[in-house]
Amino acid sequence: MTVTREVALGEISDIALPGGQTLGQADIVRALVIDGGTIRFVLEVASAEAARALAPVEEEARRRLLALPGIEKVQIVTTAAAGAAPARASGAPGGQGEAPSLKVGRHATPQAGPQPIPGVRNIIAIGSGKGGVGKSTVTSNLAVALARAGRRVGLLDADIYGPSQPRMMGVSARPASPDGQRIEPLQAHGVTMMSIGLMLKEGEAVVWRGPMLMGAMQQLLQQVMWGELDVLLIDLPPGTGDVQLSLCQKAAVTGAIIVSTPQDVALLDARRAIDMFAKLKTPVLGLVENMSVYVCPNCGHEAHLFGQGGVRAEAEAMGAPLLAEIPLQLDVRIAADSGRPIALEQGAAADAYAALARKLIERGLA
Ligand SMILES: Nc1ncnc2c1ncn2[C@@H]1O[C@H](COP(=O)(O)OP(=O)(O)OP(=O)(O)O)[C@@H](O)[C@H]1O
Repeated sequence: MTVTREVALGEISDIALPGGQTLGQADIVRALVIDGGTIRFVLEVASAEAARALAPVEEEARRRLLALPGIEKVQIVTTAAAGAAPARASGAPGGQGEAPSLKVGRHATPQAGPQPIPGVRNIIAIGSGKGGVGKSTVTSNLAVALARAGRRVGLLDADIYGPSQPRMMGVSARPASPDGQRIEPLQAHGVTMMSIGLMLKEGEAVVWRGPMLMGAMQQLLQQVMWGELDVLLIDLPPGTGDVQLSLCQKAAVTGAIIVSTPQDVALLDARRAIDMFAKLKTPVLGLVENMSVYVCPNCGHEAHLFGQGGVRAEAEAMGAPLLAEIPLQLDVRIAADSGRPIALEQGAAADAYAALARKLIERGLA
């Protein structure tokens, strides 16, 4: 049996709540998603107190869902509505100074449309249709390549479902907040950076629904002391979801870069991402083909593991430039895992990133 959303919801809907209703009757389950063997959802309640009273309900829901075939993990976040921070999803940032009041998952405050970030000249969103195509790797390397070219670069890791920039950039410190309001970003390899992952406790999984994502994005854009930057790169989650929507509604995004492998399935998803940015009236600045060609380190033989020419053809079809072709190399992965992006070194991948950085600088985008 495949576990669908409906099956999962049906499984938990008759769990009794403290007030006498069932989970289904109270209609408090939000954003239930099934991602492989993981089920995630939000329980939305009126107050932190009500959230605490739901602990046995969560336990029962988890027990029932884990009994479903193929389900290995259940992540439940209980949130208090009406502007309150999530009852059990908020991070407790430390570092020096007072803890920042950036309560991740806070609702957005009203604002009049996309806002510039003071001191930041360009905002470039890096997106992909599909996960795992190397979007975060491309973002960290591009940031480093731009910094090497003398630009003032910021990197915001907004991949709320899998923030990987702290690992890729080799930082783990919690950001400080001298006044308890604004947040001091971190510095790594000449890049000013902030990650939603640095605001969460290690290993903590968070599920947010639309309004909370909006709030979190708004805070990361406006409460972090980005300073004077030529460009702020934003590492988006894969796909076409609420973060992309929030970002383009909250910030005056200069444009988006879409990362794809040459493989058909990744390209199909990339097309969806391109359509989404078009709908959000955010210009697509170009495409980056990642994992383009594999060069055997022993014999020099070139192999196109994920196909050839696909991203170039797609870029031509949509009239957007193909900005870079990044080779598939073991040392790209090793460098990413070690916290020192390959763009800091010499070689084919570093050259490709330096050329990409130059293109953006020449176009006045960074
Ligand atoms: N050009 C490359 N050569 C070798 N390995 C690569 C290359 N690009 C990315 N990788 C590796 O592929 C894996 C996935 O990359 P990455 O996390 O950047 O993808 P992503 O698109 O950001 O994924 P997601 O958004 O789903 O987290 C990582 O282990 C990374 O080191």
